[in-house]
Amino acid sequence: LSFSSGDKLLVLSKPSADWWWAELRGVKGYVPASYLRQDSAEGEDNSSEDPWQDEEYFGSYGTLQRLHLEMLSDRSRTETYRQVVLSNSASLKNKVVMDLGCGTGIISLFCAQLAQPSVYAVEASSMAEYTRQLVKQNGCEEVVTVLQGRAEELELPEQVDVLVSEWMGNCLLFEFMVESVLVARDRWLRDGGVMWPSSGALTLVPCQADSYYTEKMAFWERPYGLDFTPLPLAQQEFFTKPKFSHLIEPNDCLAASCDVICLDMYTVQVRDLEEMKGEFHFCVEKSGVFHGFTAWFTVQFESLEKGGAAVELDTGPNSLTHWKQTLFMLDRPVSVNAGDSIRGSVALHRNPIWRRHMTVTLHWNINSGTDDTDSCQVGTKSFPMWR
Ligand SMILES: C[S@@+](CC[C@H](N)C(=O)[O-])C[C@H]1O[C@@H](n2cnc3c(N)ncnc32)[C@H](O)[C@@H]1O
Repeated sequence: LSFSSGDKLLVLSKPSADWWWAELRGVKGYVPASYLRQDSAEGEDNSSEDPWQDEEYFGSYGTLQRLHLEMLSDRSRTETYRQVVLSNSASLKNKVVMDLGCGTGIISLFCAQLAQPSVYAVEASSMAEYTRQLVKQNGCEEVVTVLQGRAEELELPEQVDVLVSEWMGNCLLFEFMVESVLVARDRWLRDGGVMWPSSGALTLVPCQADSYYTEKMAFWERPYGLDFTPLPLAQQEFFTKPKFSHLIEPNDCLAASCDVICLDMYTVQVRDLEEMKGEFHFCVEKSGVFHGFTAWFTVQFESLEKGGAAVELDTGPNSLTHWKQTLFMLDRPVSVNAGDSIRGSVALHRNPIWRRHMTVTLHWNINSGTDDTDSCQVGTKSFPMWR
């Protein structure tokens, strides 16, 4: 594994005293042990840290202040779930539903209000206490049973017909709540039961990000009449991690977007989440500056009725959800022309230690469609999200 002085490697195993197996930005390989020093900040103490960081994670969902307010204020997201319940209200009657990670209980309350199934609302954070009150306050306690605990560890008195959850994170998988959903599916969904969402896709597009690039880079060109252009350092600092909450303008897309990873919620297994790979081929539609790739996701909710229309939640450029989009900046912008092609691959490597984190690795080839020299530029970059 090649690495540079100052890199932080994750040592996965120590098969011999001299050579260790390690990972850097999603790439694994052997490293000479004598070249490494244990990071004191990440030292011994970390081995006792919870790889799921549940205290911090469920702590943040235990208050209304930020996350629940942000999620409930996201009307596109919340109305989509309402629409899923509403459009299936006739078939949902008398069904048994699990709302995994119910938070304030909003999806369970939609079920009670619109369809009257029997709902187990499962929530691991201390929000569950408040949710119980909300259920009571809305007169739904006959229909909704709130259970506090991690879904993986809870016992239910029966199998469920529908497993509904809002588990999606940035780039679909970040935070990996999906693992809890898959474990619950295998334990509690009856044969022939329905998953909501039923499928999902991660989508990519090559894009311009002029104002972000200028904001982070142009400043260094000539502040106070001095030359401050250590571009590699600036790029390293500003563009090593993806930018969350990016809002891409449809005009910044250089090509039609492409679904790179698809998830079937009935068949995907927890082990599949360790590494998910996809490929892309974009035909550049207009000349411009290729600054990076923007990613977002969509999920689909199939109908309970045969042949019924599915409902979709789209977090792409034409939507306005709290996820917005995620921007992956190249180290150096590349000029591209209409007719060029950008081919490549994307891989999502789940962090083997920190189970809610992953690294996104992009490889790309840019082939000029017009140039007689038939030039080809190749690039690769890995982005930790966040560890
Ligand atoms: C993205 S929020 C969605 C909350 C709510 N369903 C909504 O749509 O507003 C995810 C919720 O799932 C809970 N959660 C995550 N993993 C869980 C698990 N394994 N068991 C139970 N609850 C979980 C979190 O505490 C959080 O409240």
